[in-house]
Order: sequence, then C-alpha cells, then structure tokens
Amino acid sequence: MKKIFVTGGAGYIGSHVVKALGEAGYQVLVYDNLSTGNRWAVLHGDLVVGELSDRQLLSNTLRDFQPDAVMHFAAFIEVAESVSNPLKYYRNNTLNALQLLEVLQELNIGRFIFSSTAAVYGTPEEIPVAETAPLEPINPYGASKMMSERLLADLTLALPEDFRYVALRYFNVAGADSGGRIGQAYKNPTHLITRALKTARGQYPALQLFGTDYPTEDGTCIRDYIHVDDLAEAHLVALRHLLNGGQSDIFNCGYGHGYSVREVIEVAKKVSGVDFTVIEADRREGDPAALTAKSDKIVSELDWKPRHDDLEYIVRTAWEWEQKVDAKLSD
Ligand SMILES: NC(=O)c1ccc[n+]([C@@H]2O[C@H](COP(=O)([O-])OP(=O)(O)OC[C@H]3O[C@@H](n4cnc5c(N)ncnc54)[C@H](O)[C@@H]3O)[C@@H](O)[C@H]2O)c1
Ligand SMILES: O=c1ccn([C@@H]2O[C@H](COP(=O)(O)OP(=O)(O)O[C@H]3O[C@H](CO)[C@H](O)[C@H](O)[C@H]3O)[C@@H](O)[C@H]2O)c(=O)[nH]1
Repeated sequence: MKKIFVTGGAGYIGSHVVKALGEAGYQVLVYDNLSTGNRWAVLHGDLVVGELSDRQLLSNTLRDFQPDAVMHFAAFIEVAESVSNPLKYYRNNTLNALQLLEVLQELNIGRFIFSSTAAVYGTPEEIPVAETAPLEPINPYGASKMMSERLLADLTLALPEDFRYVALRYFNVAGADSGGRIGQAYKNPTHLITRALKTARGQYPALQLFGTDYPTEDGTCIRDYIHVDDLAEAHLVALRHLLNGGQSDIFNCGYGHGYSVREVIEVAKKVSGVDFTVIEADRREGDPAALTAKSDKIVSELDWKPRHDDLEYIVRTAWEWEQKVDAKLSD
C-alpha cells in the first residue's frame, strides 16, 4: 500500500483529497495545525496536529512515516488578507514550503504534489489562460505561490531523478462532498459561493458584490468554478503519474469556462430558494477581472475525467453542506 503524507489535509480541499486517497486504497498521514482545518474532516488515515514551521516535529514525523509521496496543501489562502498582511503569506506559503523541501531532501523523499493557484497568472492577456502564460501575480498570495513553484522547478532541475513534482494550479474551488460529510468550514468565510449561501440562510444581512465596473459583459468578475471532488480526482491522476515514473510538470485545474459574480448569485438564489439582498460595493483589492483555465493539458496528458462541470450541482452540494456545517463546527 503506497503511503501519502498530506500537509493541510484537515482543510477544505485537503480533506476531500484525503477522502479520495482513502477510497483509492492509499495509506494517509495528515499533518495540520488545525488553524483553519478540522479534526472531523480527516475521514481516512491518521492526523498529526503539527505546525509546518516546527522543523523537528515535521522531520521526525516524515522519518517515521516514510511516505512514497507528499501532497502540500497547508497555506494561507485569502487574497485580500495577503494584500494587507503580505509577510504572513510569504512566511507560511513560501518559507514553510522551502523548509518542507529541505526536510524532504534530507530524508530522500522525492515525489511532491503542490497546491498552486490561478492567482499566479495575475491578469492574463488571454483567457482561457494556458500553463505556458507568463506568471505575473497581482497580489502577495499569488506571488507567494509563484515563488514556491520556482523552488520546485529549480530543485527538480538540480535533482531530476531524485525530485519530481506536479504543481496543480487550481482555479476557484467550490462545492462539497456529495455524501455531505465534509465541505468548506471556516468561522469567517470569504469565498463567493459560501458567502452567498450563508446570506441565503440569514447568517449575513446581505451579500456584498465587489465591483460592477469590470471590463466584462455584466461588469462583474468572471471565475472558473471547479467542484472540489473533481479537483481531488486531479490529485489522484497526478499522483499516479509521479508514482509511475512521470516527469515534473504543471497543470491547470479548471473546466475552461467561467461565470460572472452576478451569474453565481442567480444560481445561489435559485438553489436556495431565497431572494437574498445584494449590495453593490467597490472593487476588492487584488481581484483580476476574469480568470478561466485552458484545461485540456491535464485531460490529455493525465487522463483527468471531471464529472461535475455544472454550476448548479456545485452550488447544490455547497447548499446541502451549509445545512450541516454549523453543527459540525460547534461539536
Ligand atoms: N480554495 C481555493 O479556491 C483555492 C484555490 C487555489 C489554490 N488553493 C490552495 O489549496 C490549498 C488548500 O486550500 P483550502 O481552500 O483547502 O484552504 P484551508 O484553509 O481549508 O486549508 C489549509 C489547511 O492547512 C492548514 N495549515 C495552514 N497553515 C499551516 C501550518 N503553518 N502548519 C500546519 N498546517 C497549516 C490549515 O489548518 C488547513 O487545514 C492551499 O495551498 C491554497 O493556497 C485553494
Ligand atoms: O462576498 C463576496 C465574495 C467574493 N466576491 C467576488 O467573487 C469573485 C470570487 O471571489 P472568491 O473570494 O470566491 O475567490 P477568488 O477568485 O478571490 O480566489 C480564489 O481563487 C483564486 C484563484 O482564482 C485563489 O486561488 C484563491 O485562493 C481563491 O480563494 C471575486 O470577483 C470577488 O470579488 C464578491 O463579490 N462578494
């Protein structure tokens, strides 16, 4: 049985990947400080509650576990916060990734899957954006991830046989486990779909719509929303690629088309059945106007088969999860 070490596996995306790894028969060890993750979200394997910057604990845990591959999800993820507190993001997302790579090198652990982001592209000249587009992040979050990608690229150049990685550039991840066991579970969520559905449930008085003067058809930002279970499957195909001797590579993870904020709000109103209040507000700092993935590379090269390219399904699974999450968080 192959062993996979998962940092950030108690978080939103990591927990869905851990679920998929468990169902596919991998042995999983999660390493997470539970800063935004939850113990109950780890459905398979064991959890070590630990801080990435704790080099000793990280190293001892990896030495004991001897994984065949590492998946690195642990990071801070909010664009707006990264603008107001950039060093927090460079420390956790870049410095802690660097230290993890040093420890892996010391222990000769050489297969790595990295959670990157569409934010590395900034405001691309052409959309859908291809993996080969220039990386010009417009916020510290994207820059912190771009720097980690650079570390990976340089390390694999130096050690082509001993270190191989796949960086997955996620677009906007949304939705929840179709079995209703896990989903996004933050005390103060900032993502559009989660905020909209919590507003529909009466947890916020209104949804703020950030920016209506973007150069898009309806003036609001366009994003490529990908269901979290399809993203989990992308990790499994990337893992098989590496374990079968595949080369280091980078793949976009999105469906290749997007929806405007107004379109998402309409679907959230339809699925919830609530005509919640929307307040048109100023642009949020650090937001590009439109970001969609050119997504054929992962399909053709890794045989990724997405199953949930349907905004209504994405929002419905998130809505079903919203009925449960508060009870989970107060457990
Ligand atoms: N959510 C998205 O739309 C999105 C898009 C692109 C990329 N990503 C990337 O995906 C990854 C997972 O994101 P998510 O949405 O699941 O966020 P999340 O906050 O739910 O998960 C991050 C997990 O990492 C843990 N963690 C953070 N810092 C840590 C540290 N120093 N030591 C130990 N554990 C730590 C947290 O407790 C949490 O469980 C991140 O790397 C993020 O940048 C997310
Ligand atoms: O209450 C809200 C929340 C969001 N938005 C808007 O909705 C769109 C999507 O915003 P999200 O916060 O849901 O997602 P982002 O596009 O900012 O960022 C997400 O996707 C990025 C890549 O595209 C990064 O990876 C990042 O980690 C991840 O949070 C943006 O135009 C934003 O301004 C609102 O109008 N109101």
